[in-house]
Parts: sequence; structure tokens; C-alpha cells
Amino acid sequence: MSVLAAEGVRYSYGKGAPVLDGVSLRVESGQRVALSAPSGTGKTTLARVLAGYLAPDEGRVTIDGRPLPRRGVCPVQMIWQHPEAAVDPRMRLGRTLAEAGPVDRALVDGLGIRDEWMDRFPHELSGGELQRFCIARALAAEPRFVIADEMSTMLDALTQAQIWRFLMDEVERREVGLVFVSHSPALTERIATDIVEL
Ligand SMILES: Nc1ncnc2c1ncn2[C@@H]1O[C@H](COP(=O)(O)OP(=O)(O)OP(=O)(O)O)[C@@H](O)[C@H]1O
Repeated sequence: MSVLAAEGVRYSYGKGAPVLDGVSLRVESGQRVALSAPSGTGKTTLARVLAGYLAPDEGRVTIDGRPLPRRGVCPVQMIWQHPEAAVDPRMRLGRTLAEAGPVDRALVDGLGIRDEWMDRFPHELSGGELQRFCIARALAAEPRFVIADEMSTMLDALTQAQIWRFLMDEVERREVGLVFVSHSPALTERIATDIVEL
């Protein structure tokens, strides 16, 4: 079992007032934690801190007591709200995926990813198609924790349900810890094992 922990995290953008101040959070393998707070209160910022994209001004983020590794593939993978901003626009998708790690057939098929997408550039897919691709990439990296920030807002209801079902099954099977942000109370209730109010 692994533990992802944020302890006393403080974060400010530039010289502004801190968006996060004294935030602590603990997530274990197999837990599915929903971050809940009104708009603009720092859920996305905390997600980025947990995944190592932002370094806290104070406090720390650890996995099993050690800081997140600075090199290599991060054991905390993030699925972003805007997938087009999360991939290299100049790289064909097959190459982007290959860089994350070995991708098995079940992952590609389970997410409804078509083989011909691999030869395309990110702008040649729809937002929903690209998001499925980004989920495959996050899982191909064999993470111990996945942070999903409003990952399904651009998907229709059916695709949203399919993708969440798939991600739920995968995180359960792999015993991955999940932290997610969603503005849908119904989705939160269905997915979360725990709800954390910021
Ligand atoms: N890059 C940035 N530079 C300056 N301020 C920022 C930046 N990103 C976010 N903020 C500010 O930080 C605060 C928290 O933003 P954040 O996106 O973390 O909130 P949120 O809870 O995820 O919001 P929402 O639910 O609307 O997505 C907001 O006031 C926002 O304006």
C-alpha cells in the first residue's frame, strides 16, 4: 500500500494572497477522494501541487514519506481538464503514448481509442477523443496515484459514463489511489470513497 500526502501546503501565484494555506491531505492506494469546494478556491491548484507540477511555497508532498521524484516517469499522473494543453502539439499521438510506457491492447480498446489516431497530431482529434488518449497515457505510466481534474466536462453523458466506468475498474484493479475534482454531485457520489472539503 502507498500513501500520497500533502502536509501544511501553502501556495501563492506570484505575490498574491495564498490560494492554498495550511492544506493537508492523505490518500491511500485504492481510495477515491473527491476534492470539494466552491469555484475558485484552489482545487485545481491543489491537484497540480499533488502531481508535482507546482512546488508548494511551504509544506510538502510525499509518497510513502519521500518527496516526489524529480526525474523519470512520475508515480502521480494527472488527467487535465483541457487535454489539448496537456500534450505536445507537434508530436504524433502514437509517439506521445509510447513515451509514457508500454500500452496494452486492453487499455486502448477499453477507452475506445482507434489505431488510426496514433498517426495523427492532437489538433486532428476531438476534445473527447483526445481526453481518452490522455487517460490511456496516464495509465500507461503505471502510476500509483491518478489526479483527475474535471476530466470529463467536455464529454457527452454516455461517453462520460463509459470513461468513468473504465477508469474506476482500472484504478480498482491496479490498486491506484485516485483524487478527482468534479462539479457533478451525482458523479462524486458514485465514484468517491471519501470527500474532502477544502
Ligand atoms: N496561473 C495563475 N496565476 C494567477 N492566479 C491563478 C492562476 N491559476 C489560478 N489562479 C487563481 O487561483 C485561485 C484558485 O484557482 P483554482 O483553479 O485552483 O480553483 P478551482 O477551485 O479549481 O476553481 P474552479 O472550480 O472554478 O475550476 C483563483 O482565484 C484563480 O483566479
